Amino acid sequence: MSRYHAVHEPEEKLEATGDATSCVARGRPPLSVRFIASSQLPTRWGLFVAHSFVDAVHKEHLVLTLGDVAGDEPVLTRIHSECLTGDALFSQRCDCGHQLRSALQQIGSEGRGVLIYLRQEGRGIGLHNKIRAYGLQDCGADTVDANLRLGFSVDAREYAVCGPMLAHIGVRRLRLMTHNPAKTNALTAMGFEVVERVALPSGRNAHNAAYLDTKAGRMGHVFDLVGENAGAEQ
Ligand SMILES: Nc1nc2c(ncn2[C@@H]2O[C@H](COP(=O)(O)OP(=O)(O)OP(=O)(O)O)[C@@H](O)[C@H]2O)c(=O)[nH]1
Ligand SMILES: [Zn+2]
Repeated sequence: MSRYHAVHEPEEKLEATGDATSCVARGRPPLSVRFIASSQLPTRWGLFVAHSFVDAVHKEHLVLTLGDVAGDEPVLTRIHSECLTGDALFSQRCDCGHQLRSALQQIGSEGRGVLIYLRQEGRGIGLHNKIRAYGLQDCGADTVDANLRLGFSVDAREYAVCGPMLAHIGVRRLRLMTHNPAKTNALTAMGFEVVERVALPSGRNAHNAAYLDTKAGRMGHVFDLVGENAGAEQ
């Protein structure tokens, strides 16, 4: 059972409850995420509702919902980290753009679901550093060593902001579209119930195959469900 309580007043500061004490105990201020506004967002896969939030470090995140997602019925959910090159510029270096479209398409075909768009470009190191990392990969490094050579961790993301945002829309049980166990583990640790991991085709192609293999081989990503590497792009 999630420790977060849903609130729906606009501009309402969504405080993490329950683990706030443990946050303070760990020397970290309680996480706060502020709901700002919502609107309709028509897409080719359905008429979503966009809910905007800002976190304690002023990052603006967006949650898209389709249908009535509140309640105990598990919700098809995608936690998607921002990737400008993949999501908006059709890069074939990664699987993000293909995954974003596939996730929205799957939610649209079910008529109910959530996409959380987290402003975590470059696995949390930002766009400039991701391009620097790509430059190192152009010279033979893999995506793990490139981050390390730049002085970053392999993956600088954390998912705590998802807690208050999911609570805001009344989601407690999820069917999560991911290959990344870190996402499932983070949601479970926050008290959410991930009842199922759902395959998300990654659009494997000649340009991202090594990247996908490194994620599987060195980052613990799990590509074991039928269809996860399907949808290969030519
Ligand atoms: N630093 C860095 N970030 C990358 C690289 N390629 C993609 N990214 C970023 O990685 C994030 C997406 O992470 P992925 O590993 O593709 O997928 P995931 O979200 O961890 O896992 P899934 O839920 O299975 O998609 C986005 O923020 C991308 O900008 C890279 O080579 N280096
Ligand atoms: Zn990407």
